[in-house]
Amino acid sequence: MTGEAIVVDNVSRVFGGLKAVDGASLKLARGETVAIVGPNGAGKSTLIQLISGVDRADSGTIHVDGVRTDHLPPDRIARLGVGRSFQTSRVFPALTVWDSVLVGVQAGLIETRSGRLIDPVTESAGALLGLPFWRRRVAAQEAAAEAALKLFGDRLWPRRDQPALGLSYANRRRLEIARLLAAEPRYLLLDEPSAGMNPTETEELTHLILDLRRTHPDMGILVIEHKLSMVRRIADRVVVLNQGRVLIEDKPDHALDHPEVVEAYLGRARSGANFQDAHHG
Ligand SMILES: Nc1ncnc2c1ncn2[C@@H]1O[C@H](COP(=O)(O)OP(=O)(O)OP(=O)(O)O)[C@@H](O)[C@H]1O
Repeated sequence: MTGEAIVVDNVSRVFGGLKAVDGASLKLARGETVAIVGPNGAGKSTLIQLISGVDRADSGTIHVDGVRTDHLPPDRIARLGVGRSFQTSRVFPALTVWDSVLVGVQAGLIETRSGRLIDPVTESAGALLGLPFWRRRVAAQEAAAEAALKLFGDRLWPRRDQPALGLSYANRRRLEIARLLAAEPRYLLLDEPSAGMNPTETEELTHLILDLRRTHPDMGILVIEHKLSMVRRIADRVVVLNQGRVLIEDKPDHALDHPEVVEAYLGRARSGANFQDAHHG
């Protein structure tokens, strides 16, 4: 289980009698974009909860860059370079757009590359006395925050002094991604980033992810997405989950056009379950 990747091996999570994730395995290497698709209730979000440490697997193992993480708390996994967004956008409403992203940058700097925590005494002294190392760090943090906000064109940067609470829904979702990117994650886990976005906003998000693939070639992106037309454009590989199991894992067109996958979605449609706009993809 070594190498630069997130490796999920034979992981299960049971809620009561329900196997939400049932022996699922997948790999996300740095530099690749993998989409997880599947009907509602397939276990997609649970899988991201397990990878990010918000929830614990009942069995199986998860490694991040060779470090076993399935027993680690979420903050420790975040410090290994795993940034994740939630299905419903989570921004700090009392902070401005700018401060929200600075928080993200600082989250990324809590642990040094060597894995050592920054000494709080040295840190406080640097801040109080305005020491050069501290001023250099602040300048670097501000540059990272500016770069993250400017990834979204004129959507966030001109609004940097506004409270995050006042942003439109789509902008709040963008801000959440900007905050994650500001921490310079090695892996970005996005849980339905286009949920609630209209077609124009979804198109912008698609371009953003395609841009990220160019600007962050070493970052691995794992995205849960119901909009299959977007999945076809952004993903190198697609993992189809159904009832907690990996039904198929393949290149987007092969995976999404596979008869069993079409059936998994259409079966839900016939039974009247809401599978959002996956069938429009
Ligand atoms: N904390 C929990 N307690 C009990 N059951 C849960 C919990 N979290 C998820 N589940 C159940 O586990 C199953 C998988 O849920 P999950 O949210 O992972 O599916 P999903 O594929 O992300 O669905 P959606 O596309 O609707 O978001 C569902 O039946 C869900 O009701």
